[in-house]
Amino acid sequence: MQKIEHLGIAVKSLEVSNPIFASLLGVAPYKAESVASEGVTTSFFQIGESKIELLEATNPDSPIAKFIEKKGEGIHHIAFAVTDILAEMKRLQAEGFVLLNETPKRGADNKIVCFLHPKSTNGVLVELCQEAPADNQ
Ligand SMILES: CC[C@H](C(=O)O)C(=O)SCCNC(=O)CCNC(=O)[C@H](O)C(C)(C)COP(=O)(O)OP(=O)(O)OC[C@H]1O[C@@H](n2cnc3c(N)ncnc32)[C@H](O)[C@@H]1OP(=O)(O)O
Ligand SMILES: [Co+2]
Repeated sequence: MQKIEHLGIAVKSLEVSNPIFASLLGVAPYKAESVASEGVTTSFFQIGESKIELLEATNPDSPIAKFIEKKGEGIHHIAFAVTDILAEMKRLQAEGFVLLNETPKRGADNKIVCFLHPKSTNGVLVELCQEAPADNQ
């Protein structure tokens, strides 16, 4: 793991939450991006080396919709930057962590990602992020 890449926060409405976080952080979001495969629209804030990712569900089956239904708005996941996601997935699987996807999948912000099941990480949803290879952008 290189560093914390972003903290994912589940929100009901980006329209409502973007101004709240812009005021809190003193910076405007630098990107809004939908990832249909995840049923989310994301909004990214850069603060120094770190990022905050706000996530709004785009359909009721979205993991974000289910999370908010169950737990309300709040911290949803922590994402770590990795240099070699395949090697990291292999290492973590060998260490007994539960991968939620067999192969890396498209994330937001030009990343390929893999998630670990919270049951294997003390209840924290973990996301691995690698910069997407040039031909995958
Ligand atoms: C990829 C775009 C973007 C990016 O950064 O690039 C994103 O970050 S997209 C983020 C949205 N996508 C995901 O979260 C994909 C991975 N998530 C999943 O596969 C599911 O949400 C899963 C497996 C974590 C939960 O699935 P589901 O909601 O169908 O099951 P349950 O509600 O029954 O939950 C099972 C169990 O896990 C606990 N849970 C659920 N979500 C979280 C969470 N975010 N953090 C911690 N724990 C979570 C839930 O409470 C259940 O526990 P239990 O003790 O059985 O109540
Ligand atoms: Co994320």
